Parts: sequence; C-alpha cells; structure tokens
Amino acid sequence: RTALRAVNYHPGFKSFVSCFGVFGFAFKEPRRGLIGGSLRFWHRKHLDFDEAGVDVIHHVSFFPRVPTCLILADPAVIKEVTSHRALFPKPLYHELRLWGGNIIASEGDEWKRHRKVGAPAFSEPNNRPVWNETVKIMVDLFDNVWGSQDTIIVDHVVDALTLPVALFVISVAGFGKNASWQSDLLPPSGHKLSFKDAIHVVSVDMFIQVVTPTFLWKLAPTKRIADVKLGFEELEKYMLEMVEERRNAPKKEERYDLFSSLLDASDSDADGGARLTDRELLGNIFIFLLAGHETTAHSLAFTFGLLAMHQDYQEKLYQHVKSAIPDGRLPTYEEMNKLTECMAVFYETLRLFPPVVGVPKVVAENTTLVATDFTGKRRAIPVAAGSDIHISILALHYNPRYWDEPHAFKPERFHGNWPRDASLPLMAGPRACLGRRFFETEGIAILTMLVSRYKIELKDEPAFSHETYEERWDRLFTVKQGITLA
Ligand code: HEM
Repeated sequence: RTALRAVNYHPGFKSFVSCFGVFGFAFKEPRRGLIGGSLRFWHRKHLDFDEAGVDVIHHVSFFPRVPTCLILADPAVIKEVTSHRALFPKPLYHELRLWGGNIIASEGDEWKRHRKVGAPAFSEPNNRPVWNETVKIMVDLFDNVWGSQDTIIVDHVVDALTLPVALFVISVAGFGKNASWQSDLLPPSGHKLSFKDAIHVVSVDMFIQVVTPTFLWKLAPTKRIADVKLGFEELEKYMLEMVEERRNAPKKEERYDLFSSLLDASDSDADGGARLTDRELLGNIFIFLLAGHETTAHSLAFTFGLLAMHQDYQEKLYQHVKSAIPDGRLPTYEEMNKLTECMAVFYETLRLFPPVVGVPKVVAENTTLVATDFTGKRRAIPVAAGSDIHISILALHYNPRYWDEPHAFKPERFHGNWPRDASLPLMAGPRACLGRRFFETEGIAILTMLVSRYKIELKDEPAFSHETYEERWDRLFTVKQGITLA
C-alpha cells in the first residue's frame, strides 16, 4: 500500500516475487499474483499498458524487497529518462562485473573512464575492417566448410552459424585474434574447451556463478556447477593468453583496434589519458566479447527465421541485393549504404525480437514524470529517489499507438518516415549502444552474402508437415530469456 500510495495509485500490476533481477530470471514464467516472471513482458508485450490506458505503469513486488518500479513504453517519457543520465543513472549490474569493472556495468566517473578508452575504437575508420573481416569469414565458410554442396542443412542456426560468425568477427575486428572455421571450433592444445564454447557457457550460465556461494563454487559438487566453472577458467585462460600474445608481439605496425586502446590504457608506463587496472582490462575484454557477439548472433538467427517464414520478402531482398551488387562479386564497404532493404529487415527483426528486452534505471532524486494517457489527459506520476525504472523495449516496440499491426513482419515500415523514438533496440542517450555501427556493418555484410548465394528455408520435417502457419511461427520463435532474448 505504501508503494502504491507513493505513485498516486497509478495503474500497474503486483506480484509477490519481482519480475526483475536474479529472481525474475530464476522464476521466468509469470504466475498470477505470485511470480512476476521475466517472461511476462514477452507474453504480454503491450497488453498491460492497453489495460491501464497509459504507457507508463507500475510494478510493485514484495520479494526480494519492496521497490516501486515504473515501467515505461512511452517514447516521450523514455526520452526524458535516457537523456538525463545524472537523474536516472543505471544500476551497477554487479552480475556483469565478473572479472572487474567495465563499460557496461559502471556509472558516473568510472563509466566515463571506460567509455573514453573504448569509444575511439568504434569511430568511422574502424568500420571498414569490420566489413572486410566479415566478408573474409563468410567466404571461408562458403568455400571451405559448405563447399560445393547445393543444400546446407543447419540443425541449430545459432550454435552452428550465427554464434561462431559473430564471435569470429568481434575476435578478429576488435581483438586481432585470427579466426578460422577449421581450427576455432575445436579446443587448441592446452585447453579443454574451444574459445566459442568457453564464452558461450559463461554467457548462458553466468548467473550460476553469481548465486553459488564461494565454498560450493570451489567444490563444484554438481555437473552443472563444474561445467560453468570450467567455462570461467577456460575463458580467463584465453583472455590472459590474448593479452600476453599481443603484449609480446613484435610491433610491426601501429594498430588502432579496440584491443590496442584497452591495452594502452592498462599499460603501467602510459602517461595521461584514462587508465584501466588489470582486472578492468579483463572485465572490458570479457564485456566487449560478450556484447559484441551475443546480441548479434541471436538477431541474425531471428532474421533468418523471419525470412524463412516470409519467402515473398526474401525474394524482394534477393532482387534488391542483386540490383545493388549486379555481377555477383563480393560486396564492398562503399556499397553498404545502398543496401537499404537489408537495414529495413534488421530494424524490423530488432523491433519484433529486441535482444535486450528492457533496460533498468534508478531514480537519483525525487522527481515527477508526466505521461499522456490514451484519452489525451496528462498524468503526473511522482517518483521517489531510490525507485526503479524499467524501460520496456518490448512494450515500446509492440505499442499500437506507433506501430500499425505491431505483431506483423513488415520491413517496409522502415523505409521513409517511421517513429524513431518508438524503436530503441540499441537504446538512446549517452548510454546508447557503442557497437551500433559495428553490428550494422557486420550484419549487412553477412545478410547480403548469405541471401545472394542461398535461399533460406525451414527444413522439411515430416513430423511438422501438417502445421498451420501460426503453429510453425510459435515453434520457430519459442524464446528463451537469458542476458538477451534468444
Ligand atoms: C543487435 C546487436 C546489438 C544490440 C541489440 C545491442 C543493444 C544494446 C543496448 C540496449 C545497450 C544498452 C544497455 C544498457 O544500458 O543496459 C547496449 C550497450 C552497449 N553495447 Fe550493444 N547491442 C548490440 C551490439 C553490440 C556490439 C556488436 C557491440 C560491440 C562490438 C556492443 C557494445 C555495447 C557496449 C560497449 C555498450 C555499453 C555502452 C555504454 O554504456 O557506454 N553492442 N547495447
């Protein structure tokens, strides 16, 4: 009652266990009144807001504590929150400080220092190498793995295709770590896991490390804990090897990639500029590797699924790619801006399946947010210092006030004029995604190359031959919610 009074009895929903944080992830499926469930937003999309008649609602829960959380799907209110970083900072994301402080899991001056080190590597001159490396990785896949086969059957699109591609691209373009389909999918000597498997285990199961007490972690009494522990140990070993290899490499040329910026900042002889400790160096290597491939891999997988379900659109995309790059040669970085249809397909995929479904903020000082309800009335919602805010990217992307037929796949809506403030898969304001252009560059290169050579279809399986379109959609797009929507 106190929590409800604090928000002027503004509409919303309550549950015993919160939808957010570690418990939201532990109990994912919502149960009426009892469990909030992190998947609530996936199931409900914009429905809670439709029922409330306004695009700002509250969530009150009792466990693990009694926070008042405002959930936002209103572009104007979201803009207000994302553009005032000091008034609405990010929580610290302790779960993501596994090796040390880093650019994603930090705030204030600490974040400024990390951003100063990382940002230059994402400026325009570094996009061309991202494109060129992506093209090389795709050519290696086509020529040396898929070869002359007419039909390639991929049983698990993320594991076998999009995850390795995205990991290879960030490894090579961000860290100068050479990648090849022949060697990188198996553990090299001295390792028990491949680099891909080590980072995958950690990204999927990092919460196990967070919730396991230290003595149990050391003992690793169950197979699950032992597997995750091995993943952590192996990933740390890979990261330390990368650091050592680059530090000991003869200086043949000046490099300006992300890894160089991070290493320079952690060099004890470095004078001036932003500095990183050794733990922060590992913290950032981990977070850039993670942020640089996990979201991209799942977005590409959803894109291929959507194109497989919409053959008409895939044909349109194919014709577009053929007219932009007519003679079947490899696409060049200069041609990227011509590939507008690929971009529209990505934006629409990210609208329907935003990898980051919501972004948390906290309220630093007592303030008031003003939302306009569906009858046009302005409502002032008081928010006390210490309250939580959750920007629901999912609800925003399915908001029928901004998107016509929000559940339909219609990439054409991203040509011409579209409501930019209602599409925020990469967030906005000073804490917006640093890798936006990196993702767009690698994504367009991958999509262009794949659709120009292959037609993406769902595998014919007799067990599913009588499925309706809706049943097929549900089977194909059953989501899992880890650190990203998968
Ligand atoms: C589909 C692809 C991607 C999506 C949907 C995405 C989404 C996001 C979102 C929503 C945030 C804000 C998170 C928050 O405030 O809690 C973010 C931050 C960030 N992303 Fe991405 N991202 C993508 C790709 C990438 C790539 C490829 C990289 C690096 C190569 C990257 C690096 C980062 C970094 C460093 C931040 C933190 C920025 C800061 O706080 O200063 N992201 N991303």
